[in-house]
Amino acid sequence: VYAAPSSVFGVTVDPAAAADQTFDYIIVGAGLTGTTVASRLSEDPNVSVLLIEAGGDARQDPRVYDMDRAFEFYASDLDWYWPADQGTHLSGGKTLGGSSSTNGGAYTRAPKEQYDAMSKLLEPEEQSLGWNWNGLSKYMRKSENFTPPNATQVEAGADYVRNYHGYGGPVQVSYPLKMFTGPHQPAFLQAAEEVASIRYSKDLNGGEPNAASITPLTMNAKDARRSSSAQAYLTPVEKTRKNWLTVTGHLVTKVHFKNGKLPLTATGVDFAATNGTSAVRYRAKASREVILAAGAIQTPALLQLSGIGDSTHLKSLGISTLVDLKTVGKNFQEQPQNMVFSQPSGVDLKGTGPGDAIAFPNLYELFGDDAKEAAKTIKSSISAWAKSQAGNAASAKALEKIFQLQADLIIKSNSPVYELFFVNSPDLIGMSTWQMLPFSRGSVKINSNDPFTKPTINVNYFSVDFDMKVQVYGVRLARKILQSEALQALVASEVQPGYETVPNDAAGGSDADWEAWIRSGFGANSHPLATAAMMKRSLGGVVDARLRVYDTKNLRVVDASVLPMQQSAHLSSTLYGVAEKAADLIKEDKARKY
Ligand SMILES: Cc1cc2nc3c(=O)[nH]c(=O)nc-3n(C[C@H](O)[C@H](O)[C@H](O)COP(=O)(O)OP(=O)(O)OC[C@H]3O[C@@H](n4cnc5c(N)ncnc54)[C@H](O)[C@@H]3O)c2cc1C
Repeated sequence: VYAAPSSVFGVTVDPAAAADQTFDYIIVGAGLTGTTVASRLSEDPNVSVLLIEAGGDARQDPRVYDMDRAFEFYASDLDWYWPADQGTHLSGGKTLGGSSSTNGGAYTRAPKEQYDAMSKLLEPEEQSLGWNWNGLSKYMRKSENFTPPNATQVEAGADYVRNYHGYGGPVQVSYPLKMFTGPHQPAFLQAAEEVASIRYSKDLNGGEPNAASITPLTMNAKDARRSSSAQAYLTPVEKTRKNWLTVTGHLVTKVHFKNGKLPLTATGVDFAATNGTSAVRYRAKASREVILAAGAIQTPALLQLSGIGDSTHLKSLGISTLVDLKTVGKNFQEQPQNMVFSQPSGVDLKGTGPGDAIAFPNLYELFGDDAKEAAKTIKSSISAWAKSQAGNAASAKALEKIFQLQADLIIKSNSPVYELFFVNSPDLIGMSTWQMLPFSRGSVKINSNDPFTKPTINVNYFSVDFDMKVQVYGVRLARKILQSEALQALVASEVQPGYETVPNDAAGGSDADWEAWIRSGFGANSHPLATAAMMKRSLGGVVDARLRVYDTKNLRVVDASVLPMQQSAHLSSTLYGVAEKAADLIKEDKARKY
């Protein structure tokens, strides 16, 4: 087993540091989850960990640490910027820390019932493993170091519930130092209540986020710098943890296995310079496990490149199938996003942000008088929708079960179905908005056996027509909020879409006009997941409840791919919880097996 010479730990771009070496664990992708798992596993000085990251180390790049500049990441050298269907692109951080180094930083958790639903998709004997609110909220708090709002931030509307938060973890969670202290954010919360009866909540992190609130962000309370997974879990131990090596600038191109016999034993990975200027492939060996944390797009691609996927698809690309696991890359879910905004009236914002006011309406609040009809549509359409999306799932029958659970969350548990994220600047006042729980299912498929070629992404947006209805009611609600009494003094005329594009009538605009506008300009919300879902195999799962890929002994997935369904939340808090829990499962299995 690898004994790291003192010169090769920490972070390096030199492939020679890892080539032909053996590590206990090899982790693919130093994003949110991969860095977390690497850090926890390497707490044991007797194990060695290799973490390989396609992107570079941009921790000192102001586009990364300065959260006011986060928008500069889009389509830049830090962005994977995968082309997707209907003219959209998906963004994801291609840098140390992955998307936690480039995201918006909003820190929220999903409803308790959505975590509990994860267990319902597992085999009966797996349901005691703690994939539920009680089990995961403990780990979400383990990763968190919350700083309560100071007096100025309280004055500006920030509040919290003490026991919702963790205080000893590595991820810094706090409110912006230059938080907007003008009247805008409180007025938005008031408007959400006035227009759609969305109640105010002190704190969205207690498992009941169907509310409007001011939320904290993953940023450092002292200097307002971003707290990415890299800054939280790697930077503090980088110079002392001699059993953890991180190689940046290198793409893992393939996972290797011992022989063709099932269950497969992963023995290591091939990797190559990400910039593709060299054909040289390096190999590193794993004596215990290979852990994929390359995110919801690249993880299924890497599985397919390594021979785990749908045999018909793999054969068409000349790849021999090792595990005929047809749902790798399927069950894919992403949320469509639209922005509605007006010209501000010029009242001083008193701050530069980042903004942190959010409203999460449930079905009844979003649809108002039409809610009964909307609930009826969902109930009576589940079977037809499952049939229409079956090509992107294990089967219509499997998807019907998943949709039933999703419908119950929406109709019975009041899970938020839409997000309105208040956006504020000297030039605009409005909302970035997206639906949270689409029924449309898509896929991620490699289209070449060249690992440098981006996979084909088909989100299949709005392929269930009800998803369009939700989006229409969502953007219309955003307009109504901008027209509310509470915001009147702060808002001038609507800019996007504008009354010429979507004429304003008594209803706030017709469905047809809104739909035409949505289709002309929606984008991806950057919350892709479920492409290697943790579910029982009969439902289309790719990993079991210990996050092991089916028919393998020691290949796990720990990233957004494993979440089986969308969440009514921003994903980072949940994913830190998933990664923390995964690390404990891996440690447990080590104690048991080796
Ligand atoms: C633009 C944007 C805004 C967001 N805003 C928020 C927000 O405000 N709040 C919130 O909670 N969440 C937000 N999210 C979501 C959250 O950041 C992601 O869900 C989360 O980071 C996903 O974690 P992950 O570990 O699955 O993937 P990532 O964090 O994306 O990490 C995957 C890593 O793997 C690397 N990689 C991929 N393929 C390979 C390979 N073959 N070899 C080596 N390395 C590889 C990638 O470069 C990347 O570093 C946002 C995401 C984006 C993209």
